[in-house]
Amino acid sequence: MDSLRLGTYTFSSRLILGTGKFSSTSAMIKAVRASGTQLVTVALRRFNREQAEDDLFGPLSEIEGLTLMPNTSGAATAKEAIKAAHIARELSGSPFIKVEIHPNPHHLMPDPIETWEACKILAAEGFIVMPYIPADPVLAKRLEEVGCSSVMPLGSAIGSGQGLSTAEMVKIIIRESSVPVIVDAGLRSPSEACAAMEMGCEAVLVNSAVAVARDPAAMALAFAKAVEAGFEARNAGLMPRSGSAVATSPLTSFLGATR
Ligand SMILES: CC(=O)[C@@H](O)[C@H](O)COP(=O)(O)O
Repeated sequence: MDSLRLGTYTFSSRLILGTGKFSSTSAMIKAVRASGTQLVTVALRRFNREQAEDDLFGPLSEIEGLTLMPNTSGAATAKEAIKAAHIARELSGSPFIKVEIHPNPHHLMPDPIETWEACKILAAEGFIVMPYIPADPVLAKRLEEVGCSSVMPLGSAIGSGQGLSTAEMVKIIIRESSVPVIVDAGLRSPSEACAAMEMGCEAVLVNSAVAVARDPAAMALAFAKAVEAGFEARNAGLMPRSGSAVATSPLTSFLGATR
């Protein structure tokens, strides 16, 4: 399987996991291990060496081959996101930053203007910038132009489990993009992750669907398999769609054989 390239890094897994909302740190760690993911996103406040029960950095750092991508969730402006990114790099040593700027806690939609502003500055500072964005092809292109390593359009609202409601816009982003397109947020089931990969996404980012599953580790593995299946199906070449039936065996030959 080809590798996912993000900045100077390559990953064989195309499933990125979020680490919030799990019932316990051990449930999260089991899910991360089961999924085989090599890249996880962690909220800045979970880098907390002083309070062991709140700290995810320590336990995640023990997993071999895992790269951490701190995120700026909680930031409502570019200024706050940039400050969070600087602290996160200091604490984690990771060059990755998931820029997540949502000023309204009721819908958590990303602010496109503040996101662009923050990404432009952070990319110039050498971060591997991964912005969480509305499914807007114009914004996606603008972010690519300022040096983002990927664009991460939402499938639907964070934590909503409404799936790929932005599919048609994501397809346009994929068609226009020269950087990896990663669907981030809103996925509920592995089949949706598979569909995103078949559509042309280079990876998917999932958190809630795994974290709130009855068995998070089993769900993480199911997502990993679905992502791989979708990627392999796309590479194998999906058949074209037809508006009408196309017989599998031509009926004329069948009638001919019975005479
Ligand atoms: C942790 C994280 O980054 C989430 O905010 C992300 O956007 C995933 O969304 P879901 O929880 O809907 O999968």
